[in-house]
Amino acid sequence: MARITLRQLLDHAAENDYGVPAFNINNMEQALAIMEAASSLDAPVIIQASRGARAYANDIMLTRMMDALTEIYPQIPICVHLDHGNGPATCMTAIQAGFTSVMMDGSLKEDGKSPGDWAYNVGVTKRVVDMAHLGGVSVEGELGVLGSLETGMGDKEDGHGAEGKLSHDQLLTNPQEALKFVVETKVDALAIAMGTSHGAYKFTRKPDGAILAMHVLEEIHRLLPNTHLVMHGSSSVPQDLQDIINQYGGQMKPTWGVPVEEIQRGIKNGVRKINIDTDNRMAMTGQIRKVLTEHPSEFDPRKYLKPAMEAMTKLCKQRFQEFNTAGQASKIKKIVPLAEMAKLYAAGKLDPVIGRTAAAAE
Ligand SMILES: O=C(CO)COP(=O)(O)O
Ligand SMILES: O=C[C@H](O)COP(=O)(O)O
Ligand SMILES: [Zn+2]
Ligand SMILES: [Zn+2]
Repeated sequence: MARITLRQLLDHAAENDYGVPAFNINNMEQALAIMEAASSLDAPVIIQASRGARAYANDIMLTRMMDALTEIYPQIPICVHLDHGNGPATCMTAIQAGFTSVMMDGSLKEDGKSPGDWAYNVGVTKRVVDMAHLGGVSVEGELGVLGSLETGMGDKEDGHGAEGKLSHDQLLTNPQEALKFVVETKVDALAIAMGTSHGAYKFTRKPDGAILAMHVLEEIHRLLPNTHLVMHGSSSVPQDLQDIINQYGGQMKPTWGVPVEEIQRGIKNGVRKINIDTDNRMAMTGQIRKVLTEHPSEFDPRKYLKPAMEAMTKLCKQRFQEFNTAGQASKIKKIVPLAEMAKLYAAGKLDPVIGRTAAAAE
């Protein structure tokens, strides 16, 4: 099976009421761990690489790895997605490298720190959509700035994200603006801000509606029932993974992530792509710490990377099951090639459908 576009995959997910986790990779171990989980559960998958991942691993390494994965796991549709592209150039080089989908994150300016205003975000996103769709490639946009509703601080934990204090207006996507944004840009998927942030330190307590604004998501879905929504910062930061890390010499402070049941509620409300990186980082790190603590004389990387991969596979399998992605891969009978997707876009057949369809109104 070839690489699938985000658009085709999320259309299938919407038709069949499931969500697709988008797992980040930086290396072979993470890629293989994800695919082991996907193939054992017959789940299609989104594998995404950030700008940081591209700098770390090199585009050639990443794309050859993706080729290898489609060859090793021919039965699994794999969407290769750019996470948080910061400008048209970053998106275009990803497309050249073979990504079937890009995120143009115009919620922040090119520096990845300053919030972008409406005109900037719409302008830059539309520009990327116009170019990407000519080649049949999908585009995810973002409206609203990721950050904490508890502190008002932007999302800087992993080195990118807004700097300084943000207002509630910036931290919560405005539903009416979301509708306008989708109409004007024609994005295939929309990431929204609702109180999640990247990294392990999202919430200081189990989140309720005051700090994880699911009602905003539900309102956006009501206005845009046919738009695929994306939840960023959706690691659950499981307590058992925090415990393993701390038991073996780590120093993670107490914290809360996004509860899986809230993501499941999101999936019932149009969320089709769920971004997860931190949980997998924690799963791997816990095992690496454990092996090196229990066997301090060990220095063969395979001795700690293998259990690290197994822990990551276990986490990915859980999410495929929880999001109902399991069992869906074999239901996708034909991958639509990029050239055909390009024709569909050109004919206006994939334009946003606004308003309630008969099916959605039921
Ligand atoms: O949103 C993400 C990648 O874009 C990852 O979120 P987490 O840090 O919660 O895993
Ligand atoms: O923010 C998104 C992902 O967690 C990727 O993080 P990164 O930019 O450190 O690679
Ligand atoms: Zn991030
Ligand atoms: Zn993100």
